[in-house]
Amino acid sequence: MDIALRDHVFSSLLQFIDLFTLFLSISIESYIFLHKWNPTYHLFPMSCMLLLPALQRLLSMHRQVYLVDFSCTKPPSRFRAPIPLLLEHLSLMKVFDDASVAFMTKIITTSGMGDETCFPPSLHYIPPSPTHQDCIEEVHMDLFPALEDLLAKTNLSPRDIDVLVVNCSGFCPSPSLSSIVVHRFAMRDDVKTFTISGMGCSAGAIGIDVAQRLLKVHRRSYAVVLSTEIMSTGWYSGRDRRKLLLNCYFRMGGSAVLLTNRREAKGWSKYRLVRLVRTQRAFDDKSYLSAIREEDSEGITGFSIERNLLTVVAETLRSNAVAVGTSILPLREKLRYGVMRLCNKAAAPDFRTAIKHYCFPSSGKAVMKEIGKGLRVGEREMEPGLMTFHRFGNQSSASMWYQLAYMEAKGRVERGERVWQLGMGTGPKCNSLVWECLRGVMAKEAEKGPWEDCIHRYPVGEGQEDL
Ligand SMILES: CC(C)(COP(=O)(O)OP(=O)(O)OC[C@H]1O[C@@H](n2cnc3c(N)ncnc32)[C@H](O)[C@@H]1OP(=O)(O)O)[C@@H](O)C(=O)NCCC(=O)NCCSC(=O)CC(=O)O
Repeated sequence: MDIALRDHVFSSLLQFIDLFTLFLSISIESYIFLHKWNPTYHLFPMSCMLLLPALQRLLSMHRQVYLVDFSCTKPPSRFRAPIPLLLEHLSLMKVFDDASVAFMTKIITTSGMGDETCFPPSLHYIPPSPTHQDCIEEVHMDLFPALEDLLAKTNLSPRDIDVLVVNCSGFCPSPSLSSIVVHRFAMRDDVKTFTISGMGCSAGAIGIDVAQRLLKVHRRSYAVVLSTEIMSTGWYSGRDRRKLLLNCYFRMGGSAVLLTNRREAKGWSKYRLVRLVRTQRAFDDKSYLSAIREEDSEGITGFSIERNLLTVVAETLRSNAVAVGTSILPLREKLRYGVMRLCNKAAAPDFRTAIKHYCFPSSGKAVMKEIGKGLRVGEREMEPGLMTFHRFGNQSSASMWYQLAYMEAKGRVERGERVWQLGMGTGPKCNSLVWECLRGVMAKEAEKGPWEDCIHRYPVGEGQEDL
């Protein structure tokens, strides 16, 4: 049976057992009460109710996937691209006409990006002429520091890793990105490796899906998921405005996440995977063509973002949010939303009744605010996404981990609280991860990471002076 179907059947069964036990207990209680039986008989339904959660926990224990820890690369500050310098750089590059520079200037200055985002070395040259070797070096700079930090934090050796998944949408070298990592870290000869390419900014969640499926069939294993985007290969030097947008948003970054299915890891892991929902609309022509890599009229390759992207985002997000809401929201909120829908009053349920923290796609202020509005969340829920974009730009599939690191650095994520990481990207796809925090992050841990030297300056934004 397909794993997703098996999971669905399993959770439906648990829900059915829940309802059945509740119904049985109420019936027995009523019967005992109406027939005035001995009060000790009340113990039976009561113990059923008490034993149920323990039974459920026992049934699902061997299926849990834990997120032990994660790390994000902090690009070296020598690669910074402060906005005034960047704008000058764009005109000095001599590859863009004045109209293209003016367009990128407008997009960058209104995007909500700050002065500390980083470009890879190849793009600091005038004119940029990224070679294959430049891209390989960028992979090293984005992924190696994150994985080194993760292994150091978790006291694991590279030889402890059983599964390795690497996400990078735009750069697909041979030997593969996962081979590059195995080579650098001298991993075992039986490590199961996967490289995900062409799957866009939502591939961070796809990588987690691949890893968690493998963890369902390989007992007592450790899986590492690495995510990055290589800018050297994605840079566009033409005049097509639809392709210039990515030059404006994408910046250096990379993340490493350690997952395991070892039961004992529950004691020291940070999160437990509660739900993973993937949806896509590649079946629909309009959606499929809304974000696509292609050549322009002059034969220069770039990634086009069409004007209908926001509509497509809304449609893709809707199907994904419905699936997440169905499985996560409390019955009370589902009922309230159902009634509001009947009265044509609410566009979305209140996800805050089930999920406290949110990581949104780092697509610039305009798109992030639309997504926040669509999900009916407030400024505080959008803050990690907006601030990550301000400090680091769009790092594609890695962005969601910088956002989680932001919340941890702020000391916001407490034990028992849930985090929703939402990835959206080409395909088009919308993928959601819902995590439950197993332990609050210690102050010492929170001080480290990509935000260590700047968290005190955030949030910044409208009404406040930018950095
Ligand atoms: C382009 C936007 C800033 C437009 O925002 P707004 O609608 O608020 O602003 P606006 O309408 O005033 O538009 C500002 C200027 O941009 C122009 N404009 C808007 N959309 C455009 C498009 N798709 N192509 C070319 N130009 C465009 C407008 O005509 C206007 O120019 P003028 O002022 O001259 O009239 C926004 O939609 C945006 O940020 N989109 C990109 C989102 C993104 O990066 N997603 C990441 C996907 S990455 C991805 O998908 C990759 C992957 O997964 O692999």
